[in-house]
Amino acid sequence: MASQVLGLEEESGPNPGDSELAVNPFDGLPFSSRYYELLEQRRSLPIWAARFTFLEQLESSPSGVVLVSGEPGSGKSTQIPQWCAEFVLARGFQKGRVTVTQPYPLAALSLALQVADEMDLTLGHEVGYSIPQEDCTGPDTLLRFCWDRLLLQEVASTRGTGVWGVLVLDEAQERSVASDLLQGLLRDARLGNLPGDPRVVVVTDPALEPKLQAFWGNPPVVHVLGETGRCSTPVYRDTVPTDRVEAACQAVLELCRKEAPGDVLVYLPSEEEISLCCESLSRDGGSLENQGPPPRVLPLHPGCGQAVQAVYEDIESGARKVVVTHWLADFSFSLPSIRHVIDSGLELRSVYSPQIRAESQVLRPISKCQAEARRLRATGILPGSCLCLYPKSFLELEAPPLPQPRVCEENLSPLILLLKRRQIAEPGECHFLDRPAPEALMQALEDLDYLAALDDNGDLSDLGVILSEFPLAPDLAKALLASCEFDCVDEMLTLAAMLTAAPGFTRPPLCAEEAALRRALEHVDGDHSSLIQVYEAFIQSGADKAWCQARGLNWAALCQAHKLRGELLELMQRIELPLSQPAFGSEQNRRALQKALVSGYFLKVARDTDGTGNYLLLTHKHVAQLSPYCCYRSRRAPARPPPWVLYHNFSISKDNCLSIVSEIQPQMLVELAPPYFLSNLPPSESKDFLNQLREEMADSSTGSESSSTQELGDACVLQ
Ligand SMILES: Nc1ncnc2c1ncn2[C@@H]1O[C@H](COP(=O)(O)OP(=O)(O)OP(=O)(O)O)[C@@H](O)[C@H]1O
Repeated sequence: MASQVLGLEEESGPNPGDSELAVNPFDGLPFSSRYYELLEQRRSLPIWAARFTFLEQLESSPSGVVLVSGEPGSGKSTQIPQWCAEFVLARGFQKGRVTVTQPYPLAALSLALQVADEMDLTLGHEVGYSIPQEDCTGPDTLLRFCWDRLLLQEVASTRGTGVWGVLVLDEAQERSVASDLLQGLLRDARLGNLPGDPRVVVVTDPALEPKLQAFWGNPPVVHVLGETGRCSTPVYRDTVPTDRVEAACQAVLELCRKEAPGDVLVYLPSEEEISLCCESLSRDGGSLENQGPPPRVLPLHPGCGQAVQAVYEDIESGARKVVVTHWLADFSFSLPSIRHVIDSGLELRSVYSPQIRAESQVLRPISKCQAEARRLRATGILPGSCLCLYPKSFLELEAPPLPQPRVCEENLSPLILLLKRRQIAEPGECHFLDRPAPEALMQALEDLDYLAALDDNGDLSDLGVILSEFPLAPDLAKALLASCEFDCVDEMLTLAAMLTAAPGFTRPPLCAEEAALRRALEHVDGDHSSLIQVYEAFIQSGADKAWCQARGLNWAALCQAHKLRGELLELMQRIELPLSQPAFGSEQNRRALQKALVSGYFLKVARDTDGTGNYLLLTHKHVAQLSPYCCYRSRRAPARPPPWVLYHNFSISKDNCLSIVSEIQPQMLVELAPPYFLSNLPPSESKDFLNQLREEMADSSTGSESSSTQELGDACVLQ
C-alpha cells in the first residue's frame, strides 16, 4: 500500500498537539506555527479527499503515468507537488527530484512562493523556481516550479536537467506548445536518453480529461470532486457592449454601491484594456460615498512581474479587492476571496500565420471550458455572482469547447530547432495531442534552412547547434552570431535583449512633455538603434522607475532586458564566441550592425517602391505600413520613407503594421542573404532589381579583391 511504502498516514502531516518536537522531514527543523495554520487550510481543499488515492496511483501505476482531473481552485497546483515531494523523499531521492511545469512564468513563481510557505521551507533552497532570467534554485532544491518552455529548452540543450523523480505537467488544458510537446515526447519515451525514469503526473481541467486519457492509453485517473452548491448561476447581458471597459467598470461600481460583500474578479481580453479599466476604477472608486474604503484595484497580467503576489495579500483597511485580469487567470491564480466575477467572454491572442510569416492579434470568444472556469471563480460561503457581459447565445454559438492548442497558432521554428538539437524527434514523427498544420511545419523547416541552421540532410548544422543554445528566436540568434563576424557584439547583445524583453514604446505619448522626452531617445538610423539608445539611457539613469514612467517605457520589461543581456553575454563567453568593444555611434559600427541584422532578418525585408509609405513585403504579396510608433513616422519632418527596410514584426490585425523598422541597403541583402533565398522569392519588381544588382556586383568584383568580395566572404562563414 502506498501509505506503507511512503511511511505516511492517510491524513498526513503532524497535528499541532501531536508532538512538541515534530520536525520537517525536508530540512530537519521543527515546524513553525504558521505551518499548522496553513495545514488546516490545506486540509479543507477538495483535493485532500483524493490524497491517498493519488499517492497509491503514483506508486503503482503500471505505465508510471497518473492523470489528475479537477476543477480550478480545488488545490491541484499547490498540493500535488507537495505530495510528489513526499513520494521522492520516501524513496530517499534515489530516483530524482520533482519538477512541476507551468504554462506561464508568473504562475511558476507565485506557486513556488506559496508552496515553500505551506511546506515551511526556504524559497531558493528546498523549493525553487526557474523562469526566464531568474533561476531561484540551489543544490538542495527538491521541488522546482518551472516555466514549461524553459524545461523544454533545458531538455534540448546540453545543460541538462538532473534526474527527474516525478515530472508534473500542470494546467495541461492550457495547451501550451511546450506542455503538448513534452507530453508527446514522454509518451514516446523519446526522452529516454535523459537520466532517470520519471513518474509523470498530468494535471488537467476535467474538460480535457477524455482526450488526455486516450492520448496516454488509459492511465489511472484521480478525480477531484468540486465543491457543490457554492457557485452562482451566471447572469447574461442581452447584448455585447460596444465599450467593454466602461461596461465592466460600471458593473464593479454597481456591486460596490449595493455593498455586496466579497472581492471581485474582472476578465477583459487584453493587457491594454486591463490597464484602462484599472485607471478608470482607481479614479471613480474614490467617489463612492458611504461605502467604506475605496476598492483596491489590482491588475493581473504577465507584465506585473513579482507584484502579482499582491492579489493574494490581505488588505488591512478591509477594502474590497478588485482584480482585473485576462486569460492568465482562467486556470491559474485561484483566489479564495473572490465572490463576484465579471466576464467579457473574449480574449485577445496572438496567432501566427505561416503562409505570410505574420502575427495577428485576434479578438475572439473564449472557449466554453474557459467560461466555465471563470464562472467557478465566484465561490465562497456567502452567495456570489457571475455577470457575463454577453448574451447566453454568444458562446453557445461561437465558442469552441476547449482552448485552442497553441501549437496550431505559433511560429514553430524555435520548437523545431529544439527538437533537432538533441535529435529527439523528427518533427513529422512526433506525436502531438493535435498535429500542427503541415504548412506550418514546412515553413518552419524552410526558415531554418535559409538561416543555415540545417545541413544537406536536414539535420542541424554546426551553426544550428549554436543557434539552439540561445533563448532567442532563431533569426535573432543568427543576427547575434553574425555580430561576432562584424565586430558589433556589444550593441547586438543589447538589441537582442531589448527585442526579446522590451519592445519599446507601445502606446502613444500621454502629453507633449512625454512626446518630447521620447523623441530625444529616437535615433536617426532607425528603431533598432533607438532601442539600443533607450537601453543605454535607462542604464545611465540607474534603472530608475520614474525615468521610465516619464517616457512611457515599461520599467519591468527594461529590467528584464538588462538581466537577459547578462545571460546572453555569459552564454557567449561560455561557448567561447568572440566579443567586441562598445562602439555605438561610429559609422563603422552602424554598418556592422546593419549587416548583422540583415544576416538574421533577410526574410523580413520590405520595399516602398513609390514613396507612398506602402511597403511590399519581399517574401509574399502583402502590403504593409510602418507602425505609428516607428521613428520614421513619429519624426517631425520625414523627407521620404526609407525605400528598403528590415522589420522585426509584421502584424496583420488592425492595420498591416511593420514594427521595429530600420533602413537597409539592398546591396547588403544581395551580399548577405543566401543566393537560393533570393532565387526562391516570388516574382516581383524587387526580385528583378535584386537579381540585377547581384549580377552587377558579381561583375564588378570579378578579378579584384574588392571590399565587397571580402564582405561576401565574411558572410559565407555564416551560411
Ligand atoms: N500563489 C499563491 N499565493 C497564495 N495562495 C495561493 C497561491 N496559489 C494558490 N493559493 C491558494 O491555494 C488554494 C488552492 O489553489 P490551487 O492553485 O492549488 O488550485 P488548483 O486546483 O490548482 O486551481 P488552478 O487550476 O486554478 O491552479 C487557492 O484557493 C488559494 O487560496
